[in-house]
Amino acid sequence: MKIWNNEKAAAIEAVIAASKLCENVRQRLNAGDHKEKEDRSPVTIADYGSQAVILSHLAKAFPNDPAVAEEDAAELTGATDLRQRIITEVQTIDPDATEHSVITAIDRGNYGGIEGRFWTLDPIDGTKGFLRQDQYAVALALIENGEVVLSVLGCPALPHNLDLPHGGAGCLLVSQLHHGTEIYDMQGHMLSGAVVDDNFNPALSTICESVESGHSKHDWAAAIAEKLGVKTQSIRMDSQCKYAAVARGDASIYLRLPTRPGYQEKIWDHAAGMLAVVEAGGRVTDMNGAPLDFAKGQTLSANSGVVASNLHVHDAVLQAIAETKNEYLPR
Ligand SMILES: Nc1ncnc2c1ncn2[C@@H]1O[C@H](COP(=O)(O)O)[C@@H](OP(=O)(O)O)[C@H]1O
Ligand SMILES: [Mg+2]
Ligand SMILES: [Mg+2]
Ligand SMILES: [Mg+2]
Repeated sequence: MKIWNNEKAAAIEAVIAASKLCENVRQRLNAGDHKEKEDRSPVTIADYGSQAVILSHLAKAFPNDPAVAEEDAAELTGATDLRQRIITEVQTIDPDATEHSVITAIDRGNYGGIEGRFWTLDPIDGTKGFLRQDQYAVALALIENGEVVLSVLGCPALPHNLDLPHGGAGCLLVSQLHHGTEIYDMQGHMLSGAVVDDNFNPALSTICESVESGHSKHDWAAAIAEKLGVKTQSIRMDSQCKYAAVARGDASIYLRLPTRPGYQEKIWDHAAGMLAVVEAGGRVTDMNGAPLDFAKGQTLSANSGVVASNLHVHDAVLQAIAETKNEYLPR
């Protein structure tokens, strides 16, 4: 069976370095550290800084590998102050960084992403959560011929135990296709394997969903919970940390239900999280039960919505979705 140990080592190092930058920025976040992109979504100096750190790291280790990453340096045209702050943050991680090296690294992320082997990166997933001082993730994955084969999902602010929100914080979920998911601390030491929970009773499931009602339909999730007989409140959490919660056995189900017709999920919002859950023994499909298709380019254009679970309760969730679809599917 193929292994990607060189890629794994480089990806872990890169995500740890970028997570440091993100935490540095988060701990003294101020108003000038973010702006609105053309699509009106927020982006911060840490999103750009994280992308620069990771893509320059990968460029050194694997110069021929293209990358599909969320951020685009073109959005920084004219934003002189923001650019300078990004460079300053990257220099705290890599003192040799220059304006040219930072912009070049960010722009390495603009591959269209269909053929062969490429990386996909969300330098900060859950930017809205990051700005609220809630959860966020640094999500990096390697795709070969449409298949996610390796991933490092950095969750720098995720408590080790969700019941103790102020306990030790930060972990990485590291996965390789057919080789499982491992949990590392933010210093790069392996802590344990990750396994989904062993709950077979849909009614006893903990469900997690997005904080943002514009990203996942909350009233539909509530209707599904009721069908399943779930009595407890769902956990609302930003970013791919929801996949981490399922992979670690903190939750049995992650629901992401479309809020508007035609929205196509981005590959960088799901590649790392999906592999983390599948390699921890879980299952990930779209809301109709189809596997997520990473061979379509930058978006999951063949899919709609996402369901991740511990495997055992998956079919019950798909059935509850099918039974509530007529009432809740946006059209
Ligand atoms: N209408 C929509 N439906 C689903 N996801 C959306 C969306 N608009 C934006 N998103 C994505 O939702 C991600 C955050 O997920 P969550 O809500 O689970 O924290 C965003 O990632 P970024 O924060 O990286 O931009 C963004 O790509
Ligand atoms: Mg994202
Ligand atoms: Mg992002
Ligand atoms: Mg974004």
